[in-house]
Amino acid sequence: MELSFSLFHSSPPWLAGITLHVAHWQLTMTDISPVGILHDSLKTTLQSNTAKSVAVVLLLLFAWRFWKFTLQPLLHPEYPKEYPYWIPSFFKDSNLLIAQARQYFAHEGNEPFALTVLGITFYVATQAKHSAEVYKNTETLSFESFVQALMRNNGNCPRVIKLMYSALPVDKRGFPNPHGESLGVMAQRMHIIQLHPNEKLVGLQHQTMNWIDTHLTMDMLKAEGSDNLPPDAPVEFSLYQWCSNTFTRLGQHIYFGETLHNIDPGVPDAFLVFDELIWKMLYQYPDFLSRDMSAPRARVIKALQQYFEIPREKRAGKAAWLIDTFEDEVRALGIDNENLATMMFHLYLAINTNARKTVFWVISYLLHNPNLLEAYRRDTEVAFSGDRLVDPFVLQNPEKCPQVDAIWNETLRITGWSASVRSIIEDTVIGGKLMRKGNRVLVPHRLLHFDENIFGSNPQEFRPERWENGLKQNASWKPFGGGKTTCSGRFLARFSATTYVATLLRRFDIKMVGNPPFPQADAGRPVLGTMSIKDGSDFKVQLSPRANL
Ligand code: HEM
Repeated sequence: MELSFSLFHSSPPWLAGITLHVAHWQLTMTDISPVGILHDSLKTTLQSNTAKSVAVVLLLLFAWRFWKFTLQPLLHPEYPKEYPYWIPSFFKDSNLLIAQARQYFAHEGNEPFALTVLGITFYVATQAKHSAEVYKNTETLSFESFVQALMRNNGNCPRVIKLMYSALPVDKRGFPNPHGESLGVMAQRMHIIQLHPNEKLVGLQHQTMNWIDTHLTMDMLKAEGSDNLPPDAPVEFSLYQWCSNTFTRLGQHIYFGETLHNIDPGVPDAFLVFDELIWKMLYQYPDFLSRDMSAPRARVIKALQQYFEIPREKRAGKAAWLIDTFEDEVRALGIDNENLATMMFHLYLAINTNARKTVFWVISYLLHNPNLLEAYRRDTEVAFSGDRLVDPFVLQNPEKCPQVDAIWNETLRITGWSASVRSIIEDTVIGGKLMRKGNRVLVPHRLLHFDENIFGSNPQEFRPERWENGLKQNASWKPFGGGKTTCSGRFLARFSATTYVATLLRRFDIKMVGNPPFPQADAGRPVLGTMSIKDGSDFKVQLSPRANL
């Protein structure tokens, strides 16, 4: 028993499942033996031996469980209590598991607790004040090691990962490094320079606005959608697919210009196939079980590699400042194009994975609440002259456009899945509990966002009215994570989404085809931000131009 559990501890998650299947197969093998061949007494002996083995296994299991979940917590109250389990199983629905564990420990006053999932121990911080302790601690809790694991998983070689996280001289050339940080850490500062409100962000916002202006026209939509339509016929799209495709192309355009599209026009589609299977990457599935995820990922990385093989002056369109600056720094370290492309893949992922899904959810909520849709339209009128968006920045102002603000927040609250993860590099006390080095600590934002004491009654209901009372200042509101890894793209994400939805509603009448139910979110599948939809939940919408603008 001990042996098999310590095996799980050092194995990747998928192995635990396979080991269990093998164990199950061994236990049931006698059932499928050709009965006629066995002599009766031999059969009886085998059956009695099997019964004894099962009894011993059960006894050991009971003893182990009693020791681990009853005796050990009594002997060591300084550690977070662990949510009991019989057999480690696949993380079928991680949100549900965390919510069940929290319920189980409710009488303990919401102290941090521990969960062992597929051999990895996570400590879960469920109170806002404990999550603040996690975010503040940059000494013994590390985000970098989580990123390094992702880099390894996606194909960066160990030498390059080490190089990326080795301190660089303060007087090096290129991007300033006054604190002697590594390039991996400096990259966070680069994101902030590119994406926090300043002139570099305004540059991206203008590009975003122009792209939306030219792409959200009837002619362009007809070219993308169904062929051979008469000029005044409405166009139809599957909404999830359409938002995903549009936003990935937009993200690619503003960060990489047109070069990636020229290299391989199928990159956005390949990315989307990967992104819907990203849970296989997060669970570290081996290649033979995850080719459907790794093959499209390889296609995107290959196109990125070809991008970096082209001399900069020959690339079509303008890349974002961040792309060129990061490329220069990586080259200065002597890192090759293949490793550079793999690192850029993480950036491609960060730009595209959440914005596309959040826009889909905003539009879905509006379509299913026609009064809200009209309120959104009225709120955003102020930004338009005819069908032209003349002041996109007014849409970002909660005082001028309170409905836009409330609907954005409520959508993020309900459809956000993500959790902040930190690796524990030294034993650490959080919420008065000792967390052991080598494990991970998790802040599940979704749990915080469903706290009735903060967000009001029926937190599972979509009610933008709940945002009337200054909720945004609350420490439990973490749609973009927290601490030094807080999402730097949050301003651009909101800008792109509101510009897009406002322009769409201004220029088109949009309605659902038929009477589809509200799409189901796939809360069980882990993602890095906003939830995907369950298979078969996408629905069609019809667009026709609005008259009298
Ligand atoms: C609605 C859309 C988005 C949501 C919900 C979202 C959410 C998140 C979350 C939860 C994190 C992790 C924070 C943590 O671990 O504490 C994150 C990180 C990040 N996001 Fe976003 N994001 C969105 C859009 C974007 C966009 C459009 C970009 C880029 C243009 C972006 C760039 C990043 C980057 C670079 C990081 C890593 C931060 C760092 O380590 O420096 N995100 N995002």
